[in-house]
Amino acid sequence: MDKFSQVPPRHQITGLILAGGQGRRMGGLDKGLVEFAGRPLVAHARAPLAGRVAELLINANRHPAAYAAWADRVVADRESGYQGPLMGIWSGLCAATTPWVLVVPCDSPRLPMDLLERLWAGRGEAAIATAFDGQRDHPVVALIRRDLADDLGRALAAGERKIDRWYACHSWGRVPFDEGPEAFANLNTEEERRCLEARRAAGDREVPHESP
Ligand SMILES: Nc1nc2c(ncn2[C@@H]2O[C@H](COP(=O)(O)OP(=O)(O)OP(=O)(O)O)[C@@H](O)[C@H]2O)c(=O)[nH]1
Repeated sequence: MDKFSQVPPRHQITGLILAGGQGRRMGGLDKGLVEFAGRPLVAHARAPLAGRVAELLINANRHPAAYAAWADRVVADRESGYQGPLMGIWSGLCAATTPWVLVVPCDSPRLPMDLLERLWAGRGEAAIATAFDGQRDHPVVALIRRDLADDLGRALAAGERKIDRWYACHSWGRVPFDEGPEAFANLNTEEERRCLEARRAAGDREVPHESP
C-alpha cells in the first residue's frame, strides 16, 4: 500500500455531528449551542471535519435554524422521543450520500484535528472504526460505512439502543490515539464545561478560530 492510499478521499466521506440529545445534565440546554471559549460547542466539533468531508451534517432535534449556520444540512432524528445516539447515527447514515460517515459528538470540543486521517488509516478492513484513548473507547467518535444503515434500522426496530452492542455485530476496529483522554473529554455538566474551559484558557492548546 503506498502512502497516498492512506489519504482519506474527501468525496467518500460525510461528516456527522451528533447534537440531538436532551442535555439533561445541563438543565435541558441544547448542548451544541452552549458556549465554550466564546463559540458554540458545535463550532468546535466542526473544526476537525470542515474542509475534509464532502458534506457536513448536523443531527439536531431542536433549533435547526441555529445549527444551519454550521452545517450543509441539519437532519433530525427519523423517530421522535429522544431515543439516544444510535438513533442519531442511523438518521445521519440514512441522510448521507457517501460510502463513509465520520461521526463526532457535539460536546467534545478538543478532538484531534487529524481525527479523520487517523481513523481512516487505522480502520484496516473494519466497517466501523472508533477512537480508543488508551483508557477508554469513544463509540460516538467513529468512522462508519454507510451501507450499515439498513442493518442499524432493523436493529433499532428490534429495540437495540446500545451502541457498543450494535458495533460488536460488525467488523469493528479500535484505533488508538496517544493524546490521552483529555482530547476526547466531553462536557455533560456546567461544572465540566467550566473546568475544561479554564484548562484551555490556561494555554494548554490553541483551538483554531473558525466562522460558519
Ligand atoms: N440524535 C440523538 N442524539 C442523541 C440523543 N441522546 C444523546 N445524543 C447525542 O449523543 C451524544 C452523547 O450524548 P449524552 O451526553 O449521553 O446525552 P445528552 O442528551 O447530550 O445529555 P444528557 O441528557 O445529560 O445525557 C451527544 O452528541 C448527544 O447529542 C438522542 O436522543 N438523539
